[in-house]
Amino acid sequence: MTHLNETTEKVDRITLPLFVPGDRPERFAKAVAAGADAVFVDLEDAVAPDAKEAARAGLAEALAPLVGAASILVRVNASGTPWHAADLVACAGIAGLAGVVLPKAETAADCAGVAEATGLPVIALVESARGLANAGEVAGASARMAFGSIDLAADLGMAHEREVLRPARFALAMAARLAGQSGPIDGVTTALKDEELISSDCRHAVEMGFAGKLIIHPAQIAPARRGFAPSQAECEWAQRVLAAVEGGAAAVAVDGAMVDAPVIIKARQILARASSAAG
Ligand SMILES: CC(C)(COP(=O)(O)OP(=O)(O)OC[C@H]1O[C@@H](n2cnc3c(N)ncnc32)[C@H](O)[C@@H]1OP(=O)(O)O)[C@@H](O)C(=O)NCCC(=O)NCCSC(=O)C[C@H](O)C(=O)O
Ligand SMILES: [Mg+2]
Repeated sequence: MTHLNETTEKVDRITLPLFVPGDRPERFAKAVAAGADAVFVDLEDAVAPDAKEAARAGLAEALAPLVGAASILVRVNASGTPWHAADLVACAGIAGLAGVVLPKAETAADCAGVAEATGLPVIALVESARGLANAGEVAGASARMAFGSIDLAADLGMAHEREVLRPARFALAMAARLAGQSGPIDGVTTALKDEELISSDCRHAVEMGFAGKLIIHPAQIAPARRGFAPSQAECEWAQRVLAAVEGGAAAVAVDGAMVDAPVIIKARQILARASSAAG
């Protein structure tokens, strides 16, 4: 139980996990060394159907030297696929794994099945109309949620675009909050090296209540980190707010605007993000 609590705490804190395809073991150590705070080894969409068995078979040996050095999770194939059950058995056999990422998570039963079979915390990737409609029950049965924005856009026949997907992000943030989870992990920016876009997507994620982002290339880590860190101006504002209420006043004015209890919470959140960005 203590072990499960520790690994659940690790999963709570994940901010920028880097995906690496499960059939590219020569890249696993690079992924660990890249500076992400977790590595998601993918057995799902980054691995072609005819390569899945071999990828799974080689996983335990390839990960053995790395699991102590980093938080490593495996994204298994979805419930109902021919590979799902064997993926879970493989995960259960990898000592030190920090968790399992379940794609196309759609029900509490999907998540509970993975947790029971592996004994590991489950990150539920919500990426279908059904998963989004059931976000509350999925959150209740998982340790954390992540947003599969590309699959969701495809499932709904919508553009993979910020404004189009705003209601989905809102629904996920609500579900995570109601389940007492950390903020969800946002979806992928497909442009591998567009630093400005990656930072700006992360700022949008923060605005929508997200606490992390799925990363797919080492070059995305630094701009993503910058995007999640509050600006100097935000930090200075937060410090002015906290200084203004130090004497215990409930409502004061700062920079000509009202500050009361929820504004103080916001100021503390900004400083907490600054301190986690500073490491
Ligand atoms: C997208 C990639 C296939 C690009 O690979 P490549 O063209 O080889 O990139 P580079 O030539 O720029 O590589 C430069 C060096 O960086 C290393 N590298 C690249 N990517 C990774 C990585 N992910 N992990 C570790 N190391 C990486 C290369 O080895 C090069 O190193 P060196 O030779 O020493 O210079 C590739 O980036 C990739 O496979 N990315 C991950 C893809 C993946 O896993 N996708 C699944 C997750 S996406 C998702 O979750 C979507 C969600 O489900 C949804 O529906 O929204
Ligand atoms: Mg997907």
